[in-house]
Amino acid sequence: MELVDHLRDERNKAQFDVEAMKVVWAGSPQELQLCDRMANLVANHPAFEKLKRPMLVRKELFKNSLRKAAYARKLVIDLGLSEEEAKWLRFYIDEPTYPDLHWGMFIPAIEGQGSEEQKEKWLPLSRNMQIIGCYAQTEMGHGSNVQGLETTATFDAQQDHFIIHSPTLTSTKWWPGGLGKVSTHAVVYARLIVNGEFHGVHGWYNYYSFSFFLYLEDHSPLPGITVGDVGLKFGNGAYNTMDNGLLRFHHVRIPRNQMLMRVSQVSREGKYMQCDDVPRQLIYGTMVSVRQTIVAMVSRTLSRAVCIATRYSALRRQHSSSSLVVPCFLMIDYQSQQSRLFPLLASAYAFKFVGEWLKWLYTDVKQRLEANDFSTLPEAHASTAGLKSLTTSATVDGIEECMKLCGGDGYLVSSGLPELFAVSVPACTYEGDNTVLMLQVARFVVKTVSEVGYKEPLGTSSYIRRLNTLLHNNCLVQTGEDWVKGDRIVEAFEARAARMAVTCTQHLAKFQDPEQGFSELSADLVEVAVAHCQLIVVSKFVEKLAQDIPGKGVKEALEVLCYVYALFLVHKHQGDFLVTGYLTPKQASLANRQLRILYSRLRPNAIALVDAFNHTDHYLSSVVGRYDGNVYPNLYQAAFNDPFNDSHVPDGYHQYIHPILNQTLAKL
Ligand SMILES: CCCCCCCCCC/C=C\CCCCCC(=O)SCCNC(=O)CCNC(=O)[C@H](O)C(C)(C)COP(=O)(O)OP(=O)(O)OC[C@H]1O[C@@H](n2cnc3c(N)ncnc32)[C@H](O)[C@@H]1OP(=O)(O)O
Ligand SMILES: Cc1cc2nc3c(=O)[nH]c(=O)nc-3n(C[C@H](O)[C@H](O)[C@H](O)COP(=O)(O)OP(=O)(O)OC[C@H]3O[C@@H](n4cnc5c(N)ncnc54)[C@H](O)[C@@H]3O)c2cc1C
Repeated sequence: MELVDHLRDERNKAQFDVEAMKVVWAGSPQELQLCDRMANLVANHPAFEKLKRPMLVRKELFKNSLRKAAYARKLVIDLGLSEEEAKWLRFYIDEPTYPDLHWGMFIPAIEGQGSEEQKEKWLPLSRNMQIIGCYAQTEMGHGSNVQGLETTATFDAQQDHFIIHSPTLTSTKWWPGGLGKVSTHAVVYARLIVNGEFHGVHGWYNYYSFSFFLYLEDHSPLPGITVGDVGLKFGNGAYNTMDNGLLRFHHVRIPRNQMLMRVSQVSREGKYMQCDDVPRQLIYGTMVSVRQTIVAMVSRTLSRAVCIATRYSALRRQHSSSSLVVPCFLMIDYQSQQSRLFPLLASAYAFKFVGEWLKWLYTDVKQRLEANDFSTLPEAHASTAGLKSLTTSATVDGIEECMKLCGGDGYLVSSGLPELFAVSVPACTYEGDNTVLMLQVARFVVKTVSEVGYKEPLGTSSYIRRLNTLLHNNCLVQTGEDWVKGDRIVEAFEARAARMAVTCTQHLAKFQDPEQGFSELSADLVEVAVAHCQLIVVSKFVEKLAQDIPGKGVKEALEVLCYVYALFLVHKHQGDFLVTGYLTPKQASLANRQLRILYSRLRPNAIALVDAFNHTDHYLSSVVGRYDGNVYPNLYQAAFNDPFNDSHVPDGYHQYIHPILNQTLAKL
């Protein structure tokens, strides 16, 4: 049967080379080839079917996810896949499961915080999955406030042991992924007590389950340990494939050498030693690593939602305002639809490029940390925390908007969007609540501003070096066209960020107690941090455009996306730009007018730009976002694929509907 491409006319409108754009999106020809291979491996393997997922009850759902993870592991071994290939394989399976935490947090925690000897011992076991680990930091009473963790690790010098204990209900470890049912091991964060003295929070390598001995059939916890799942989470399917767990210790003994000893150590004699030159913040290093990974991945999540909404918008017709009878307008041709959709399309590209840059920054920091150079850690912390916060919040809001952009059909599970939303929304909370993370960025920015004159701002804050110019020179834009110049746009974002930071720093200086000031001004400080992070994203997009980008029309299409992203933010936050005095109302309205012109330039490329994400139909799992655009027959069929339509007479019909129809309610 001949396949009909319902989006062919749209594809023919493209003004750039889609294959070349696919390479830009993937990062390199090699990355494109790798992702394509892994995506198709998953798409063509029946083990990874996922359409029935939302219909399964938790126990079936969980068993199903264990089966998929086991198949994935088998494929990795049978095909001899590299760690990078295995990572993409897991990504395209598209189901949160214990390996995410094992590979994403447990192993990095040992790598970053273990001594050489500890790494030699535990890493081979972990990488071969002879043990499965998780990252147990959060407690029932303490998530953001890591210093408040209550679990204790008391050194017993006589026996050369640590005693791990949960002294209160609120000290129960609460939320760690993979902890509830699967893991055999955990990196546990607890307060160190040596000779009755507290030494703050540290990490311990700990086993809490008999299943460490793989031959045991019984997966019961070790004596003194209570473990379980925290319970059903938001959205059927979605994150319920993960066993987020709870864990309590009752005076559990572990050998002294299971304390992760890179940052500090306790000797056989019970002497506590902070390792020379290694900052205490390194125990937070795993969070920096995962926040970077989240930013590297988030653009794919947003691109998926945008791809679905763009394809459906380019197919579905609505009535024009002049004729209520003849459906003529494609949804995508409504200005109002464009003004909601195109900034999200531009954001997906913007987040991709900033993610690439952050990966580079993190790789550099990691190498430095290995060589005991900790100078760039504060910058890495602020950038990973801020960008994780900015991009996940925008992505989750974006998915919700895409759902609405598809009208009623977006709300159907078969659109793929509700599940995508449910699985993504905890990203605003896990790995650091987004507001709490923005406050960390604000601390960094305010500190940088306060130190001007005696400490040179570096990296992402180097614009603060030009504080005088940024505070006093106002915007030079006179025409709409003036707004589509990279350096002008970056300068506008620099001026807004610098002015907001200086104002807040001055307000803070009026408080005698800086912490009280920080608390009272926290809402303003979050806005300062947002302005700083948006500047990073915009400037990295502009820097990307300065590179050599091959392919017919590719650079031009990216330029339009870059300006859409930036001018959309200028419009959305015009209050900031106006209040700081950098823009006049006239310049702000020129930005908005230019934005509309950019939407019309983006319009013919819209479908090609989402095709360049190279998503398979399996990954999208969306009837309305199908590549061939053959939506309506499939939407109709999907309704009948729902087991609810197996029978015309649902359970309960005879019992509860017949009495109403027959007026025999009294018998109920
Ligand atoms: C939208 C879809 C997305 C899809 C993405 C796909 C993703 C794929 C990968 C997914 C993988 C896994 C799934 C997710 C798993 C989630 C796991 C978790 O959630 S683990 C738990 C995470 N918990 C947190 O993040 C807690 C948040 N809280 C904190 O980080 C800190 O406590 C704090 C930053 C709030 C600091 O608290 P505070 O008490 O004020 O400060 P401290 O005294 O502790 O420290 C001050 C000092 O340290 C510096 N600092 C803080 N954090 C760090 C850090 N991480 N690295 C380096 N430095 C740090 C801080 O700047 C201060 O420095 P000064 O110089 O003194 O100013
Ligand atoms: C799906 C999921 C997976 C997770 N996986 C893991 C895991 O593998 N391992 C692990 O250890 N943890 C994990 N967590 C826990 C996660 O890291 C915490 O939920 C997160 O750090 C936030 O902490 P909290 O839940 O205690 O929120 P809270 O800190 O109680 O925050 C609640 C509210 O208070 C506000 N708030 C808190 N502190 C401040 C402040 N100082 N200033 C201003 N506002 C503030 C926040 O903005 C938020 O609005 C996971 C959580 C989820 C949802």
